[in-house]
Amino acid sequence: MATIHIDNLTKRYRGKSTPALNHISLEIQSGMFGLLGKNGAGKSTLLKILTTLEQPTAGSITVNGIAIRNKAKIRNLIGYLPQHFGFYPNMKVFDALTYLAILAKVPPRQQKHRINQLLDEVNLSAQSTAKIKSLSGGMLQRLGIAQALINDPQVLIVDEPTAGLDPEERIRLRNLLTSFAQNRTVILSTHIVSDIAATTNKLGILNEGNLIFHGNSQKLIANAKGHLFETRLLNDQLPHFKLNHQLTEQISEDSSVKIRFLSQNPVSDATPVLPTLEEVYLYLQTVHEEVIK
Ligand SMILES: Nc1ncnc2c1ncn2[C@@H]1O[C@H](COP(=O)(O)OP(=O)(O)OP(=O)(O)O)[C@@H](O)[C@H]1O
Repeated sequence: MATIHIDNLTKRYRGKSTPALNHISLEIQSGMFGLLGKNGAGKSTLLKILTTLEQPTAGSITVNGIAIRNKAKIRNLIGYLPQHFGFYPNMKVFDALTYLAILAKVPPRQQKHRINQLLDEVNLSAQSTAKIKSLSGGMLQRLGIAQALINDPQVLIVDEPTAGLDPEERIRLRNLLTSFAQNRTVILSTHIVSDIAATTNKLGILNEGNLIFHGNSQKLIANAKGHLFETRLLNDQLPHFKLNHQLTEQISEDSSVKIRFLSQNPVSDATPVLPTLEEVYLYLQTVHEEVIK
């Protein structure tokens, strides 16, 4: 089981005035860890540094005590499915994995067994001789996970794996990741809150390069308790209300509308309600963006 220590990590890209990562400190234990943040939050940058594809500007990361500057050792410990991953479209599934197994230095005598085992695990055995260009989006992502696991790494890192998938494939992929997290450390990076809610209780939230939350979902929900309200307005009251409040839900019912909204202070004629994970996520981002304005 792998433990990842991230200590005071900063990344500045050349020509950018704000850092992509700003003094991030985090410990990730075995099991599934969700890394949540909107586009541009710094998720991919953190994952690229972890997988040794980018260099940090300052700070350090260790995986099981090994510093990430030891690239070869770290790459043996980590399997990675990047956000944009391409296979040769005319290659067959089994042949593509064989090619990657050779690159990953899987011993020749173990390659066939390893690939068949992985295809079985990601439910692609029936596609073994299919050409990659014939696979669906969900199948391609499962193949991406198989390639990331080719040398049986202790850590699996997946960057936005459910983007563009239909609900059935999204759920299938999430369940697959959960099963791989039983005996590994899995980092799932996403901007989709339900991906995290359905797979793990341990998460970190990045916003504009800052880690604005780290802990479990109970602690996260406690953060926004007392800041989420529900009420009903007449349709013509809504535009004015929207000028001063951030709505998280809006359901039209004839001449009125039922709304849920965020507020720092209690609001008369509105009932406090328990926030969902998605609403807390919005709340934390709003608070953080107010602070740095
Ligand atoms: N190679 C690069 N050169 C310059 N700036 C970069 C580079 N890669 C990322 N950035 C910038 O760093 C910030 C963080 O980007 P990053 O891709 O890590 O975010 P993200 O949370 O993964 O978002 P997305 O899901 O959109 O990729 C953004 O402002 C982005 O424009």
